[in-house]
Amino acid sequence: MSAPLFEVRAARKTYGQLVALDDASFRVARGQMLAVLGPSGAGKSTLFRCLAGLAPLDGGAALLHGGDVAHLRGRQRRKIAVVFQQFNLVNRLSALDNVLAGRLGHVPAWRGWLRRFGAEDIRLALECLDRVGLLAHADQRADALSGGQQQRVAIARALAQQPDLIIADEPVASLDPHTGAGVMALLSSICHDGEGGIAVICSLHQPELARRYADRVVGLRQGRIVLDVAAADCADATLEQLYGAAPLAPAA
Ligand SMILES: Nc1ncnc2c1ncn2[C@@H]1O[C@H](COP(=O)(O)OP(=O)(O)OP(=O)(O)O)[C@@H](O)[C@H]1O
Repeated sequence: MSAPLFEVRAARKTYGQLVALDDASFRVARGQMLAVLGPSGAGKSTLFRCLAGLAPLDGGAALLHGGDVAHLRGRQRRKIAVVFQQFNLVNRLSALDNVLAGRLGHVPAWRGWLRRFGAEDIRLALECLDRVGLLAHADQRADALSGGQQQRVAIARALAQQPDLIIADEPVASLDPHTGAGVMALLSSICHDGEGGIAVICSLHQPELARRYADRVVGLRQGRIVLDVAAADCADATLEQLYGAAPLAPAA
């Protein structure tokens, strides 16, 4: 059997005595959107920081195409793109320049430092802006865009990396419900519209968005995966258990 696009295998992360991630395992297939749900303190951000390479796991591994992401360097590392809750754009730069930042690592370092991107990189960045519906705003400063537009620029920057996997940590937490649903629809279409089989892993505090846009739902509670189901099978009662006091058996 071929390796899944992405796999988290027995991931463990501790902060002193606190076990924030405990034997967490799940898989994500090409073209699949996986939502990670769980109450505050369940370990979602910890998981995403580790998957994004911002913190090391203390045990287990995250594997991209079967290779440990902890060992990825350069271009291979850029096969995982990250979208943050707070967008993380450079305010004084234009939307286009922010998207071009996704090409850093694809061009020689000196070109990146001087912000001298080639015509091909600029064409790709414009295509990515077009993909998120913001081509007309290419020259606009990031801080002159609305929150929803800024998150779309951040997604365009992620696409400019030409990733296999996009990790989005609470990408709609700073947006109003309507704008947030638009961003989720965009992430879902990137996953599902046959654009080279990108997978998306996205943490959310809104189960209804997970059920509407994701293919699978993984539930974390106290650092353990207690739910791993098709989004269509994620019943209200199951979600109540995930967020409530009743115990859930660890997912098989
Ligand atoms: N840097 C840290 N040092 C010590 N403990 C931490 C650190 N970061 C997180 N924790 C603890 O790890 C546990 C998991 O936190 P985490 O932020 O991953 O949860 P979360 O599911 O993302 O919560 P939220 O939904 O509120 O953002 C919590 O008990 C938290 O207090």
